[in-house]
Amino acid sequence: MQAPVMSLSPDDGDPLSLRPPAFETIDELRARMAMEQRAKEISDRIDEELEKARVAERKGPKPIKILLLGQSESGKSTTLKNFQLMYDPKAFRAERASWRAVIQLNVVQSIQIILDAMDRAQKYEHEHLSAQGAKKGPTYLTLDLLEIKARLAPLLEVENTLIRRLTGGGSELMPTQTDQTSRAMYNSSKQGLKEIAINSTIPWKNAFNRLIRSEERSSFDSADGIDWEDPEDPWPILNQCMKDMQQLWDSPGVKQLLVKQKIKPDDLNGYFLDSISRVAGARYVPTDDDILRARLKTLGVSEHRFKISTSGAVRDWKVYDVGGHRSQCPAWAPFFDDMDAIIFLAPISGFDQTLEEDHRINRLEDSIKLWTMIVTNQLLKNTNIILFLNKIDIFRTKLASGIKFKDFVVSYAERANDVDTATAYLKRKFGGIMQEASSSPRVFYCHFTTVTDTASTKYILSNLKDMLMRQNLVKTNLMS
Ligand SMILES: Nc1nc2c(ncn2[C@@H]2O[C@H](COP(=O)(O)OP(=O)(O)OP(=O)(O)O)[C@@H](O)[C@H]2O)c(=O)[nH]1
Ligand SMILES: [Mg+2]
Repeated sequence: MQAPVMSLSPDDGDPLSLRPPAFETIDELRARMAMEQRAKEISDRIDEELEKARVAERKGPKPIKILLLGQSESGKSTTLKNFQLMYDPKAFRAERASWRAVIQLNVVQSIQIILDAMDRAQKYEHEHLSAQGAKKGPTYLTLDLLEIKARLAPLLEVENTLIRRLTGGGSELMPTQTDQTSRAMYNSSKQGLKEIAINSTIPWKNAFNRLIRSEERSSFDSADGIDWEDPEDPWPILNQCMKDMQQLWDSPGVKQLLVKQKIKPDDLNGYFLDSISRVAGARYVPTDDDILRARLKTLGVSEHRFKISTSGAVRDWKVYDVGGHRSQCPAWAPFFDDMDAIIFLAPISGFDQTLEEDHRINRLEDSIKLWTMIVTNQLLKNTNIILFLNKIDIFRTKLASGIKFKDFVVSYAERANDVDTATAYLKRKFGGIMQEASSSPRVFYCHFTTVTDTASTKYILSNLKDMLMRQNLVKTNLMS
């Protein structure tokens, strides 16, 4: 006679400690004991392998470690993506499906910023005009634009769906702004935008693996990891809204409105808005460049491992990416110890912007403060510090458009408002702070970078790799 089957419900306490069934035949007892024996053997084998790996790690040369530092949006994660593209392209490309969702969200949120600006203008004009009793229609907002705005209403739902999927699911995971320990957070300060951040201590794919369903599905494109028949993919709605989004972005009225409301091009992801027909087109697969442009705020610190070879020697590398939001800075210090190099990113294009987390603080001034903090830190006095004066492309465009550097940097005085003079000034400023902070001469490594440009960044990172490998070799030889 078969014994009654016991089923474990989730409420039965620890589901991992399987209690023997209350009624068990001899055969069942033998089968269970054999199964337990097999499970123990597997577990022992795993322990052995782990121990072997630990011993091998202790015996082998120490990995080369790099820490990426800088304020939020300085380009740390983008620099990390360059590392991944250079030294682990397979893994980088396997994440395309996840980045595709981030890009869709970047597009929808940029459009949402425009729609919110239109809302504000509508309200203002309504109140203003009705106060005067005027019957005139809105000035910036033509009837055409208002119709487009109404047709784009479904994007709000797309935004919510994408946020829910990217942050891992149900509403119980919907984080609060202040909950730094949660896996994600929203920042509602950026023009009302619910910017999401994924906690880097959660392996990156875990946040997105719901997007990758089953490799057996016929619709699954294994090269890109995109499930083309995923019913939750917002692609059909984006495609349906494509022309309206394009018209909105191209409209001179909207451009004037953005200027009037002081919404800067940096607040919108113009790169994707300029490519809307591609991004919202059929079977859109992000290019490497698209992935580098995708914006996802980092929370916490994440470690990324690479195997990198130079002249036949293969070494383990660890690159650490941190969140640059002010609330995240206390998490940096424990990583200062034992780093071979720090890449410090200062986004110089931020000279006319303020911090998202505190609108009283100028972004460039904040970068200079952080830089001072890093170069004066005693734990880092022997660490290579490499400065990336980043976003030089945006810096160039801003100066060319007539924005005056001296209006934001008083000490720049009457120097010429051109890129060469301004960048030379910045290099001297940052270099001077480092020399002043050092009791003995210290090499000042400084590059003007656009880390979204893979070709120039590859060149810089590969020189950095050679330098660190050489230094490491000398150190190892001296010690042996
Ligand atoms: N145009 C331009 N955009 C850049 C450059 N570097 C980074 N970006 C963009 O700036 C945005 C922010 O870059 P991230 O690398 O996410 O910044 P981060 O320092 O990791 O920011 P946190 O995670 O918030 O600390 C992304 O959309 C990037 O594509 C650059 O040199 N030029
Ligand atoms: Mg980041």
